[in-house]
Amino acid sequence: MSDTSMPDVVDVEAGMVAKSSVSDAAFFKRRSSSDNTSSANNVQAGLCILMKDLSYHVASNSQRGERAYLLKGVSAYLEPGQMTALMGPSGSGKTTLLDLLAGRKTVGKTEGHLSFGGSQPTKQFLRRYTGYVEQFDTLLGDLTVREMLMYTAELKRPMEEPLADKRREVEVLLQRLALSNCSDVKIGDPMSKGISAVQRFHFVSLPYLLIGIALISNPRVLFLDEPTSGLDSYTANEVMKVVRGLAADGTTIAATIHSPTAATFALFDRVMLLVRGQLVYFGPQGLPALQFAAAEWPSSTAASELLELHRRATVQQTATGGDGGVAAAGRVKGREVAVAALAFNDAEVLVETVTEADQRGDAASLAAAYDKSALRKVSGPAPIHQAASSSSLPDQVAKELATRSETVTPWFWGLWTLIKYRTSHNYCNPAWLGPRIGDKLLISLIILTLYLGVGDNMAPDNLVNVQSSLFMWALLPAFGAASYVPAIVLERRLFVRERSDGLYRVFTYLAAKLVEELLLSLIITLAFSAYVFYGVQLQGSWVVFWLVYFVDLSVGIVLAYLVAALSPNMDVANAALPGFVVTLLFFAGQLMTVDSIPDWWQWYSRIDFLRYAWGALMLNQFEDHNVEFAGGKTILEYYGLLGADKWTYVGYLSLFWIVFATLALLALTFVRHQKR
Ligand SMILES: Nc1ncnc2c1ncn2[C@@H]1O[C@H](COP(=O)(O)OP(=O)(O)OP(=O)(O)O)[C@@H](O)[C@H]1O
Repeated sequence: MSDTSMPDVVDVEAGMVAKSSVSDAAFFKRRSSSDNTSSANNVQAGLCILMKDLSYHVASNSQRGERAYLLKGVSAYLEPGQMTALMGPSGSGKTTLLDLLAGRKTVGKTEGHLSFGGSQPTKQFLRRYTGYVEQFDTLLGDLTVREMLMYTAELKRPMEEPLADKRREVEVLLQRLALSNCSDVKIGDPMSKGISAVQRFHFVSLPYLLIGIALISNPRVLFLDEPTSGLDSYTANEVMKVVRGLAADGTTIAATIHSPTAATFALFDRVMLLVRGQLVYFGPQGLPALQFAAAEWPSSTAASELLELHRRATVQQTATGGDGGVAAAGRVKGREVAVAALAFNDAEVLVETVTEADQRGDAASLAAAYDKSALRKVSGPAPIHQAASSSSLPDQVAKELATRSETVTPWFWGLWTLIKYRTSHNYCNPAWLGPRIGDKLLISLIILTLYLGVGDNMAPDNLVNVQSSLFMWALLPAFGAASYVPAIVLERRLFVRERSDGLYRVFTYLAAKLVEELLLSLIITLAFSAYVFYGVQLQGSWVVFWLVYFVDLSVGIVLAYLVAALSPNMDVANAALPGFVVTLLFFAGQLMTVDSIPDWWQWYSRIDFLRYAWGALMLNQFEDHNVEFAGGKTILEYYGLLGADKWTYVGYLSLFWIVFATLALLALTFVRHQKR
């Protein structure tokens, strides 16, 4: 590596190294104040992004022990106010490069030099201050388009900014992105696309909303991964025109794009053409790209032919005073007319040419041709690097680049915002409430009607019934925990995207989920435990009966979160959770008394939270009615509970909550099921 001020290897896991590249000066462009397209948002000035010999490699999944280089020695730059297309055959490394630039890579090693505005950005900067539009629909289906933008604005814009200002920014974005007509349409999800407005939104306006979400914090840099994928050519062009407008405002923009129409391709300023992770062309789009292809790539007949058509069209245009290349091409005679119409898509010709070369195994020679070319000398990063060497960064930008804090807003604001937008909708959603209330309602009614009025009957033959009902009461929350698993597993993609965008910390997310669940659990456990306790005429204190139920349910919830965070998908979680709970049944002391459990299994009995939940309920019921049960032993003696204290058992139960919640937090933070 030429720049000795830079570390040779940047470990992506550890985040971008914050050490400033001393010799790299800032390159920073302010928008002109007279620019009348800038009235939309307070669009921030873009930053120049410089890549020098950038390589990225991961452990190969095809050859053990080998490293797979997904990017090799890429040198280029992205300028403020310009829109750069990342193109190349499928698998050429376009998304990898975009992910790398946006700090989204979670595995692998990066070598070489990458700077934003002349400084190495922290990973936190990339999350907080760059916008990233992914291909996937990672939205909250219960929110409307406007609410989704407000939700993101409240998490991504400074807490101190008045709500009215955030609202105004959202309204500006809605207008600018042509979302005003559907601003109150619920986003929905693939299952609810049947509703016509939602369906229309998904087909037409979804890409605009994804862009809007990335723009809500006025990022200096916008990355878009296949923003037009799945769109018809008209909509694709309209979307890219909006993006073009952002570039005109000074934002630095890079987008991966597969096969743009000629009109869409013409909106870009530059092209980075990748083949097998190597740069084979970096320069202006259009004629210069074709000229380069025709001159430097030996087998690029299509580029030569197209170039000839361009030449003839230009000649004819000049002769007839025509007003456009495409119109002129239409005037080319005979068979050439049809060829011209097809071939005038420069993007297609370029990508097809390199794809064919790649398939012939010529990728390396294309890269070598570019490396040796005159274009590489004038278009490579060196000139702009030098041009920028005397400027310095404004304080605000320097501060942003060096940021170490993961989020713009503090955790308590994140917690409040998640509750405000998500919990308020969930509490009104029968599909969300149903699985959380239904099973508990059903089982509590069964216990009530099955054991009605037998709780005060201390006859030996009734004691079995009563202790069994208490066992079922303790068991239900553990089995019912399955209904809390989807909240984590099905939301994983959204969680990963929002975390990558710097919306909140893992702790904030988990805390919001727990507040949401525990508040509802508090209400339903109070109601259900009251009619069961008094209906069955159980003994002891209702408060203890309720508290055990509530804490037991809370333990079930955090256990479900832990299992969900560890499981790669719903199938694994659905098998793992009930499987684990069944093992607990054997050691809770009811199916087999604790004294009878073999010594080598005693440890498992001690870490079985059901033992403490059921034990506390038994102590509450029988400590004042410790009657004879079997084999000359009292009921508490028989079940090994004599001398135990119900409050100590409730305390142990609470400890399980703390342990499972901590483990769930660690699993959500460190277990990555989506490697990038
Ligand atoms: N661990 C690995 N070992 C070997 N090859 C890998 C590994 N991980 C990813 N790859 C390959 O790296 C290439 C880069 O993928 P990337 O998604 O960046 O390409 P792309 O140009 O964006 O493709 P597309 O246009 O299909 O989205 C792919 O061919 C992928 O198969």
